[in-house]
Amino acid sequence: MFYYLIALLVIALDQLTKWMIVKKMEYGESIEIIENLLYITSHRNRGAAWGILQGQMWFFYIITIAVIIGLVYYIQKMAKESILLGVALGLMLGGAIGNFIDRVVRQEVVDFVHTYIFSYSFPVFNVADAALSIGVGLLVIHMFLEEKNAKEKDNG
Ligand SMILES: CCC[C@@H]1OC(=O)[C@@H](C)C[C@H](C)CCCCC(=O)CCC[C@@H](CC)/C=C\C=C(/COC)CC[C@@H](O)[C@@H](O)C[C@H](O)CNC1=O
Repeated sequence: MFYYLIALLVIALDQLTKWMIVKKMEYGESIEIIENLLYITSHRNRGAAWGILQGQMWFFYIITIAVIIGLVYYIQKMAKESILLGVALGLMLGGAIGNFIDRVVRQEVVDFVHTYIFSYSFPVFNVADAALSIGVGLLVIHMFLEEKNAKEKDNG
């Protein structure tokens, strides 16, 4: 299905970028892209977002496998209904698998996108995180739209 193609593209882009960072950059090295805004910094994370639960790999395997099973189930079941939902699920599936590969192969996740938002150094992330976050965002938008349509139907 088309939505698995989105997941595959995310995984390919995620693994390609991570491979380049590992091959081309020293750990901790940083390249300025846009001063005080965007840097490429070679970073590793043994935890989840914001480095929580460092090293709890089995917990991450279990959670990620549950997330992947849930996403595949919903893609099979719901995605015919809505393209937005299918794209959101596909992005999240690709992101989850991308980080899962890192956790299994490297026991840590490679991160490199380093942004300063209002001079706050946002946690360094990667393509998989971006796909997951965008997917979560699209899912929320889809739910709001569903809610709105349902209300309009009720009002007749
Ligand atoms: C994005 C989910 C994190 C990703 O979850 C995954 O893999 C999933 C599939 C498996 C996890 C074990 C379970 C999810 C925990 C949920 C969570 O954590 C709350 C997330 C909130 C999120 C909104 C959705 C905000 C934003 C985060 C960040 C910025 O993202 C653009 C910071 C990323 C940096 O801390 C970076 O070092 C993280 C590192 O790459 C490992 N990544 C993960 O664990």
